[in-house]
Amino acid sequence: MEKQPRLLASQLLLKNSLFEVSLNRVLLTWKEVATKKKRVSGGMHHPFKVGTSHGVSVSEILAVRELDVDSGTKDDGRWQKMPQKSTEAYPYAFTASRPKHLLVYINPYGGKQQGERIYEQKVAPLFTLASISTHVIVTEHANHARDHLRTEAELKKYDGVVCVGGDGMFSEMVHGLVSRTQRDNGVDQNSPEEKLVPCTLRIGIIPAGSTDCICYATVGINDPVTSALHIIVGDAQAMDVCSVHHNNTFLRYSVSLLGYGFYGDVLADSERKRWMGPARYDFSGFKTFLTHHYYEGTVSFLPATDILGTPRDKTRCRAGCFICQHNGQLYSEDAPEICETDPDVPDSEYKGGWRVIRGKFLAINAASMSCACPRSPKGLSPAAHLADGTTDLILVRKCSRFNFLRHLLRHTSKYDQFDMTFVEVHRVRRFRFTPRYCQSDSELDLRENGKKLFSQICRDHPACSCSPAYSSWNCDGEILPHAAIEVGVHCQLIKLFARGIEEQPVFEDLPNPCAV
Ligand SMILES: Nc1ncnc2c1ncn2[C@@H]1O[C@H](COP(=O)(O)OP(=O)(O)OP(=O)(O)O)[C@@H](O)[C@H]1O
Ligand SMILES: CCCCCCCCCCCCC/C=C/[C@@H](O)[C@H](CO)NC(=O)CCCCC
Ligand SMILES: [Ca+2]
Repeated sequence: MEKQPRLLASQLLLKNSLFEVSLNRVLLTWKEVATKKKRVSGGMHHPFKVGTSHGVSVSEILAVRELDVDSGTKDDGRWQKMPQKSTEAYPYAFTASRPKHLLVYINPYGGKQQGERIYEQKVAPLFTLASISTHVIVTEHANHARDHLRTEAELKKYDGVVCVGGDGMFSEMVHGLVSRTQRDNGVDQNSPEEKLVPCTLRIGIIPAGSTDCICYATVGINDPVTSALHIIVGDAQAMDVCSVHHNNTFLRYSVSLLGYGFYGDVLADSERKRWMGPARYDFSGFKTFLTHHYYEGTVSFLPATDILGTPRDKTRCRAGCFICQHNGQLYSEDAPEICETDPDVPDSEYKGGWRVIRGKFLAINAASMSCACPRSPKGLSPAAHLADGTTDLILVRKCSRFNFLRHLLRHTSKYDQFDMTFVEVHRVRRFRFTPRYCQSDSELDLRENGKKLFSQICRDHPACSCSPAYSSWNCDGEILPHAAIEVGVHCQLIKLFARGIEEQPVFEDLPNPCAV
């Protein structure tokens, strides 16, 4: 027999209204039972109707304050300050998963350069209210947070790390924590086949960047207060991480977008226009769209065949996602990664479970999550999952400007961006890209010096308006130095203080239990 939850019940007088209050391990509920003097005029409604029950889940209560009934303070209906000694005892008595000590990194230059203000005004007061102690570091240069996490930070002292900034700052957290965890466990990051050790500390994101795609796709909104609340109540959302290698050398990790062609070119151009703030992406996006460059190369990938879900599903990855739970389970049981071979596609072939596609591409995008962001609320791959151990590989072949515009615009509407003849999408566990023309070291040096390289195609056809031989990879907003890369997905390698996107249930067709 299941035990009944124990119940505490009492009556509370607040602002001349009497409430019956009850508390069990799961729920705090209150119901107004009598009103001495009911307000009727004055525009504002009384918040509670007599007889209506209200409730809040215990796991979502931020803090509890005890009023000193004997101190003689007049109860004017407002919350009152509680003696210091008691605040230390209560707030995290609710659940064990709440953080008590956090290490916070603020990028003062991310997005609209509001990171410090957002933290001080909106987040720090909530952390104080919840009795969370913080050690705050305002970064002084790029990679400051990454290097501090990787080498110096006394991680044992903390229950989580928090970044105030955009996707770039989040990426610093991931690199710092993942590298530190591998080093501590003797894992060699340079080996593409190596199974990486998951990080134990959770990462919180207070959005203050330009795209904030990680925050948007894990919480559903880029709002600092909402994110702070997810941190305080100790939510946990697992997330996949892709490792990117070149010739058995580790380059970077990616959690959102790995994009070659269009998104690589947008990023390369926009980096030179950081002074424009978030608008740089619109400017560079438009410019890159007009240049309409395509790139030749070979994409090989290992399709994820042993999983639930496809990139064309209508269902979405939401809080408590069944597919992430199912596929995460499969992954931990080391399911075989052999694909069925039934290719009937021109210029493609199968080799040992790998599929190989050669072509001219306007864009090659790998989305490990939806990449939903304010620019595209459904994202680059709307049905991608946060923690299923796969990435959605989207190949956009050479097509007319008009068709490419149609494809791009569909990211902002209800129409399916994959339902176009020149677009294909595959859910994969690993992939490789090799540009058609090999990159020499001198070409790599030139690229790093920011010079535009045009390929043999141009040398062969001097009169045409040819595409350069190489684009750059946009790796979560950072440019990679190599065009030839190998990518593997590491299922649920990190955890965030988030719970996935919560969707409001739609009650349209159901009788409303509150309606009289
Ligand atoms: N103190 C600093 N000075 C200069 N650069 C910094 C500093 N701290 C962090 N950075 C770097 O700034 C870059 C951008 O930061 P961030 O991600 O916060 O904002 P963003 O680029 O505007 O937003 P998004 O990544 O969402 O587009 C990151 O790559 C980060 O490494
Ligand atoms: C002409 C109409 C065009 C409409 C196109 C809308 C399509 C928008 C899709 C947006 C996908 C963003 C993916 C996120 C990538 C982040 O890891 C990265 C770092 O913050 N941001 C960018 O690279 C910034 C990328 C900005 C791209 C515009
Ligand atoms: Ca995924």
